Amino acid sequence: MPNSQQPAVLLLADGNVFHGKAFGKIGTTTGEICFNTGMTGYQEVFTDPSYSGQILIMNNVHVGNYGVKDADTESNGVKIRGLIGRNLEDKFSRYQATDSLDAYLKANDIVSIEAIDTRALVSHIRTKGAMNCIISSEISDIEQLKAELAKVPDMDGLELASLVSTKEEYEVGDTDASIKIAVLDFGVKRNIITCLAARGAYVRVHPAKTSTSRLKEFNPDGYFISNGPGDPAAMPYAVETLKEILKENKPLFGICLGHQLLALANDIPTFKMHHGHRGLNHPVKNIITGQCEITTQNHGFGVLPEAVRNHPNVEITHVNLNDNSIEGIRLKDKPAFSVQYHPESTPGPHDSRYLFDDFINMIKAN
Ligand SMILES: NC(=O)CC[C@H](N)C(=O)O
Repeated sequence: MPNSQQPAVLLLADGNVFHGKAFGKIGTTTGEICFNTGMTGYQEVFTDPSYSGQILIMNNVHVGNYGVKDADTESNGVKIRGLIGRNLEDKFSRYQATDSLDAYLKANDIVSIEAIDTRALVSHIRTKGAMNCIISSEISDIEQLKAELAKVPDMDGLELASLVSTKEEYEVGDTDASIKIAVLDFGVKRNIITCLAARGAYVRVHPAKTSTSRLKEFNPDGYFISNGPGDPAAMPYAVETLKEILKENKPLFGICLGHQLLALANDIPTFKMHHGHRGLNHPVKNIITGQCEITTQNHGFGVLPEAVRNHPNVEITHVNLNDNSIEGIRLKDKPAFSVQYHPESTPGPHDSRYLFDDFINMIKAN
């Protein structure tokens, strides 16, 4: 049963307080507040490692009504730090579902709050921007919550990728495959690996801080740079690795954090966005083909547009149709490209899956 009779409180860093009801684990949690505009796919979203350190508002008013099942995960557990909803449903209906959202959040130690006016809250975050917050179903004293919240570091400057990266190397796919791809794992979503292996690649996934020499030992035909949480500018170790492997002129593909790191490796700065893009309905224009894609997104940082536009060796391939932000780049002098959004799209539309084909074709052509 949910703890729905038990009160819970949400305090924002700007002092705003929202009262609701406890859901999931009873306790206290802190993180950066953000919102996702997707209407479905909540379990894939909650298990996406890129959300580490963040407390998520789901814009959809009903979350939990189709329960959870093991196969719908993007990693080994729930990665959001907390969940905020209007109606977080304990009762579920789906023949494949194995458990309720409440039981799942409890099993993953996720403190959550429901009965919140999420429309008012999201419109507040859209106006004021990203900020830290605290949810508690055990502390009701606002001054005490303020003191706890003051201890939470800003997402700006936070390195989180090495915390969610694999600790050990592992392989996926057919060992006899003609294509080998080395993945640098900064919190990779499971379906990205699946998309690569499904196209006939043998994939070795490496921990975030793997040395260039160890990566080269695998003798890959291409490199994949993964998504992941935290501030890309706080990852000089990864930027150095990228600069080194780019010298090999092998095909390289980056998604989200991987896109930001490819930009940084080419001296293009990243910046903290006002409130980021998260959802599965974000329109992006491929400016090479002129076509629009509806994309899955989850990012709070971006690459600096002026620096991309003024770069002699970097070309813009994709732009966001809502705010003109840079959604894709490619290098003019190397077979390397990246996108800010998530073409593996779990959850989301499959419009952008062609990028995995492009990567495999680039490897074959090389
Ligand atoms: N999905 C991702 O890889 C997120 C990248 C980065 N942590 C950001 O928030 O912008």
